[in-house]
Amino acid sequence: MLRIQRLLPAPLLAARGLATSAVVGAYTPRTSFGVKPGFASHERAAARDRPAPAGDRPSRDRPASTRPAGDRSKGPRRAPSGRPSWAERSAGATPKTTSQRLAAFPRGRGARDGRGEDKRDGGKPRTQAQREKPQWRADGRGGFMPAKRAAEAAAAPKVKPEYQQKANVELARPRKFASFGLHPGLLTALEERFGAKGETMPIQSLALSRLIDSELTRTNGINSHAVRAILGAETGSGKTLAYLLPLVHHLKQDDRVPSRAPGPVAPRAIVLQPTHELTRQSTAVAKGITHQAKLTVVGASSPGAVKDAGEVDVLFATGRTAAYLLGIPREETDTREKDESRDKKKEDKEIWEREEVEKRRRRPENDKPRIDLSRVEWVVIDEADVLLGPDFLPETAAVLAKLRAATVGLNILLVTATLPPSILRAIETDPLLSASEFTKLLSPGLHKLPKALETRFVPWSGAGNPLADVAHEIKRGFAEEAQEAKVEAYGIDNAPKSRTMAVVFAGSVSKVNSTVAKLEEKGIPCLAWTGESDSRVPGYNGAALDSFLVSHKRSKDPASESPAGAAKGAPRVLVTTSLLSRGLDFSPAVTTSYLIEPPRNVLDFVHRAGRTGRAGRPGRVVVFGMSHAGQSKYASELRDVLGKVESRPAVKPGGRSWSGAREARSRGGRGGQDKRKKA
Ligand SMILES: Nc1ncnc2c1ncn2[C@@H]1O[C@H](COP(=O)(O)OP(=O)(O)OP(=O)(O)O)[C@@H](O)[C@H]1O
Repeated sequence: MLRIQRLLPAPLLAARGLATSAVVGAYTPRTSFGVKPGFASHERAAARDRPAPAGDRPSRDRPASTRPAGDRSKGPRRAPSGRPSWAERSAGATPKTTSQRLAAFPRGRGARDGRGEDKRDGGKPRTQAQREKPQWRADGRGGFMPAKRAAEAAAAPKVKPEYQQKANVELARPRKFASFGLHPGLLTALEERFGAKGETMPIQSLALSRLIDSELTRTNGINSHAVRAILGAETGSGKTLAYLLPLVHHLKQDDRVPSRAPGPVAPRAIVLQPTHELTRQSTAVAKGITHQAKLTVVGASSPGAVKDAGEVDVLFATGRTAAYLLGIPREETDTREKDESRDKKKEDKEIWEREEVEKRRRRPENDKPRIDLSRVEWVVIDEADVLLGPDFLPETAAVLAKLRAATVGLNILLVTATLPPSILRAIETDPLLSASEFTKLLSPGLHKLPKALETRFVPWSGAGNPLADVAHEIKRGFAEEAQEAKVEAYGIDNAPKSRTMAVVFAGSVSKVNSTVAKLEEKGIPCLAWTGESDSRVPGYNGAALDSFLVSHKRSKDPASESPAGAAKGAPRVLVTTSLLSRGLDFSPAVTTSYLIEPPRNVLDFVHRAGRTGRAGRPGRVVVFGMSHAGQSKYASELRDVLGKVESRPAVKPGGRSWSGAREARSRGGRGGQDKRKKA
């Protein structure tokens, strides 16, 4: 074991959840010379009679000899001093009482079964001290839990960690919202939003059937042991309501009228998200469904919204904002600055936080907005693949540590479009997340692009500035869509002309700026949106960005969600970075995502591509300069997430249109790409 400990660096041991105590406890501890750290029998007898040195004298509730009189069973005795043994000390989680030590390191040959259980007498207390004190069992994670709770946990029906595909499909069947026993206020709001015929989307069926009134919520008990679940489904599949509906339903079950007294914002549920833009949009969705249920929802996308907000039901905040409100110094959470490019640094700067820092310099410390975690019952980590990924983990972990210190029995939901190893690692290693097992509620489409999304890989033409290719491609895309709209509206007088929109994703702020310059030079008005944009101000998006997003404002007619298209003269193209790729619900009028630089990894690819083709609507993603069959470092993962793929000929002004290429294929031709190869 010593050798294992030496070979594996401590962080790795921790990362693997390989708690040293659990491993050490499974073996009879030996010194490095292979000698058991016990006493020879004559030494034992002498040691029993000898008074322990003053510093080592056992305390009143820690008897010197833990073996009852007359017990002649074999096996190493404990040191009479009552001090923790070498194995206990090296285990980190040092048992404090004799009974804890006995539970972790039972005596006698055959006593250990690898989990610290004493098999000889079924783990029954054998001494008076043991009988009077709570019994402890190793919890398998390097710590201890009361034996009674361990027995209850063992007896409780086990929740299947992951559904079989077949069961999943059945549970994920779309159903009426009313069939899940949701709070009546929620049902009214859902009917207003989706109409009387509205039905759940698959991940919502899965979440509602498992999180409203089920084995999971009953046996684990909302208020006894926490509900822990991962909701995983592809982008645009309705995950926002999948977590919000169970959350609001449970908050209403135990309805508490919040005090109106001003004070630090004190939420019952916190939803952590990666960006302010997403926070604003999700706050609007939550307000839209809770106006009947009468819950207080606030979004911390501006300091004014949370200042002296007092008791609220749901708080939406970015991880960084939550860290700021909790008074965690920026330096503790910001590891990015060291590793990443200047552009990335700039992109990630949160404007209102900077302004806050400025303001704080000018006003007393206790005047800044603060957060009170004592009422928190639920935590949702939305976009968990991003927030628990390397870029955001420091601030997320810092917030989770504060939550762990301030609350007991938290219900935790992780919501994600992909399930990368970083999430599983965080679940194993984070002290709060690793405290109990997560039930995985995963849709079969997890880690795949939405089915309705068409993917096209377009090589550069190689002629001149590549951004000219992008401009050409965008114009051609718009022209084609206008043509299709015309055909659809054929015969209808004054049919509205479709003014579809597009979003272009670049890898850096400077690339965004150069792209906008080139597109505008080519006659395509654009909106640039990065962390550095002047238009990105605290508290609101502004009309220009809002025109690209689904509006969740309640006053709006649901019909307004139909793809109205861009207003005349308004920009039809949004050029941005990953900032707007995470979770934002883009308007159905945004039909195409252009990826003009290879995303850093497959996770970024999925998030950027997933801004179109949402909620089952058709959409397109056009990827420049890379191929699904290529040698990129994540090519094989990419092939996994892609559905149908169409390769395109190099972009040539005046070349054949996409539909032309499609027609050629349907006539039996093989498309421009292959013809090029033949040539
Ligand atoms: N039951 C439903 N019926 C019809 N539309 C729905 C339903 N539930 C959600 N939607 C719509 O689906 C769209 C996508 O939902 P949402 O933004 O929650 O997706 P998501 O899975 O969170 O996406 P992402 O992974 O990008 O964050 C929204 O416009 C939402 O209004």
